[in-house]
Amino acid sequence: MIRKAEFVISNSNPGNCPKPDRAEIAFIGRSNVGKSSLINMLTNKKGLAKTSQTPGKTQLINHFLINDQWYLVDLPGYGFAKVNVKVKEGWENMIKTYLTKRENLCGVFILIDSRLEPQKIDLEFLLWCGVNGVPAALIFTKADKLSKTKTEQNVRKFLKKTEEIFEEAPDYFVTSAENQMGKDEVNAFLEELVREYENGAAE
Ligand SMILES: Nc1nc2c(ncn2[C@@H]2O[C@H](COP(=O)(O)OP(=O)(O)OP(=O)(O)O)[C@@H](O)[C@H]2O)c(=O)[nH]1
Ligand SMILES: [Mg+2]
Repeated sequence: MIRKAEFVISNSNPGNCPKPDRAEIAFIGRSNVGKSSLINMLTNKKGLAKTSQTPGKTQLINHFLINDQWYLVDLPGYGFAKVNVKVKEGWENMIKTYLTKRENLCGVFILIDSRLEPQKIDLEFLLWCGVNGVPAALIFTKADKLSKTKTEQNVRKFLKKTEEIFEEAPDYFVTSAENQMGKDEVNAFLEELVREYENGAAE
C-alpha cells in the first residue's frame, strides 16, 4: 500500500539524482501513454506527477519518495513528443544513461497504450532493455477506452511479439488511471520488487 508520496527532485542530469541508498522503480513509455496519470493513480495523489493532453509534458527525471522508503521515478516519454531532434536526442541520452547507470534501480515499467496494435518503438525499447540488462515489466494503459475483448486482443498481440524477442514473456499488467483497474496488482508487484531489493541489500 502506498500511504505517503512526496516529490523530491527533478533532474536533467542523471548524475544529480538523489543518493542511490534505497530501492527505485521507474516508469517509461511513449509520450502521452499515461505514465504520470498512472503514478497519480497508484499513489492516490491527483496532482503529484504533472499530466497533460499534449505529448511531451514530462521532460525531466522526476523522483518521488514513497512511504519514506523507496523512490518512484517518472521519466519523459520516448516517441512522438513535438520537440526538435536535438532535444529528443538529449532526452534519449539522458534516459538511457539513467537506466544503465542507476545502481539502485530494481525495475522499469514500460507503459504501452492498450488501444494500439503492437508498436515498433515499444518493442525496440523493450529489446534495448533486454540487451542492456535493465529488468522490465509491461503496463498496458487506458484500458477503459476500448471494450474488454478488443483490449485483450491488443495485449495478446503485443505479448506474442515479445515471444519473438525473449524466451519468456515479461510480467505485464492491464490498467486504467481513469477507473483504477490494475491498481492493486501493480502496487503488489512494486512492493515485491522493493522487498526483494531490501533483502538483497541486507545480505
Ligand atoms: N481514458 C484514459 N485517459 C488517460 C489514462 N491515462 C492517461 N490518460 C490521459 O492521457 C493523457 C496523457 O496522460 P499523461 O499521464 O500526461 O501521459 P504521460 O505518459 O505522462 O505523457 P508525457 O509526460 O507527455 O510523456 C492525459 O490527457 C490523460 O488524462 C487512462 O487510463 N484512461
Ligand atoms: Mg508525464
